[in-house]
Amino acid sequence: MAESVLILGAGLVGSSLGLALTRAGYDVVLWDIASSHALVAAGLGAGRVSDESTDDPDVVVVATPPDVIPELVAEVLGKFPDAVITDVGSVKAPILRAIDRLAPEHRRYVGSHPMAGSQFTGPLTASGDLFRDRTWVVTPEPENAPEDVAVIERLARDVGAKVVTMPASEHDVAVAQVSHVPHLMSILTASHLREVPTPNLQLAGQGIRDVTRIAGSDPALWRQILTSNADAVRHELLEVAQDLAYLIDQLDRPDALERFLGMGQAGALSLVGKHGQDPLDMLEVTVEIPDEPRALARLFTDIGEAGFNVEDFELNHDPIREVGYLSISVEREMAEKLKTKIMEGGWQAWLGSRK
Ligand SMILES: NC(=O)c1ccc[n+]([C@@H]2O[C@H](COP(=O)([O-])OP(=O)(O)OC[C@H]3O[C@@H](n4cnc5c(N)ncnc54)[C@H](O)[C@@H]3O)[C@@H](O)[C@H]2O)c1
Ligand SMILES: O=C(O)C(=O)C[C@]1(C(=O)O)C=C[C@@H](O)C=C1
Repeated sequence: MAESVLILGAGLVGSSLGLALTRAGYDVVLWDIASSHALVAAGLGAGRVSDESTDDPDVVVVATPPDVIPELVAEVLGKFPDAVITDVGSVKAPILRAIDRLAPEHRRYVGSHPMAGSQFTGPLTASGDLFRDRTWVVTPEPENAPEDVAVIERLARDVGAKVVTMPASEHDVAVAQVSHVPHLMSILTASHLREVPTPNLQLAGQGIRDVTRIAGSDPALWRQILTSNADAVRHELLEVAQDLAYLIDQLDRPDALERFLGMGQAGALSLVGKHGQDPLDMLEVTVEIPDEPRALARLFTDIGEAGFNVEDFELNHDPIREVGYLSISVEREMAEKLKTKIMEGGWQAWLGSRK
């Protein structure tokens, strides 16, 4: 018999999980306070709609907005005495504290959080590939049985995610840094656009769209996320406020400004590598691309024929020298070999980003 999973909340994350688990061979049952969401998700292939009376899940995943997660976890702990319970909420310690109050015996609850989503909500925006190659954080407590933790870790791996285990409080600090404050930076940029006259908005290119994508997210959901992680978010925001004040002062000091911009570039490069992969495991090989017809296609053919898998790449252009630079991210131990192979093909290449 396939392992059966009950998903409470068939929105973006719940329906995506339903699609991915169904594909992985799980028997998925869906329930949502908005019955149309469960119906739509089921119609997309994310599982079947729960009729409540016959539910007997091995695992329950609570995928609702954070404010209602504790009460639902407490309810299913009582209702399904043999099931392992998890949730996908974007904060972990406040949820755990609330569950502690509502259901003091909660050994079968193992918190978790997939670091994958989008600015959209609801089942129609779900994707069965949402969790592929993304990090899924599991936040076990000492009282959890190791076999229950293993059930949730396996579920995350079965949908293609890479599991990272850490205590709930450390998780909340980390997501303030890599998710919650970046979200607010996007909101700041986007809300500032209200001051921009409409004719000027017509000049908007890709840059502003890249920076503001996540500002389109549901304000009610993010209000819940941010208020429950307010201390950690405030701490990071105060540091950003100091940086902003410093930046304003440096605008007439070109050298200091360039150093500051370099710090931003270094920060962005610290994220290289696939989602969930340690950036230290990746290295860039940069290749100069002459301004010749089909040069780039020829380079990719050479790389492919040499048997290398390109994990990620970035193309930059030097308008003065009229050459391009292709920076290829590969696993650290492959980098030297790739560089040698590329150079054997007559290309100029070096380790690291652009000269
Ligand atoms: N959106 C993201 O990028 C993202 C990523 C990772 C984790 N999360 C977390 O996942 C959870 C769900 O977020 P989402 O983006 O899928 O939101 P969503 O709005 O798309 O889905 C939430 C679903 O929960 C349902 N719901 C609300 N109250 C309910 C209740 N009491 N009982 C049953 N169903 C109820 C809603 O009807 C909706 O279908 C949140 O806790 C969020 O913090 C979100
Ligand atoms: O990619 C996005 O749209 C997201 O914002 C997803 C994102 C993130 O910050 O990475 C947002 C909140 C979740 O808790 C987890 C993932």
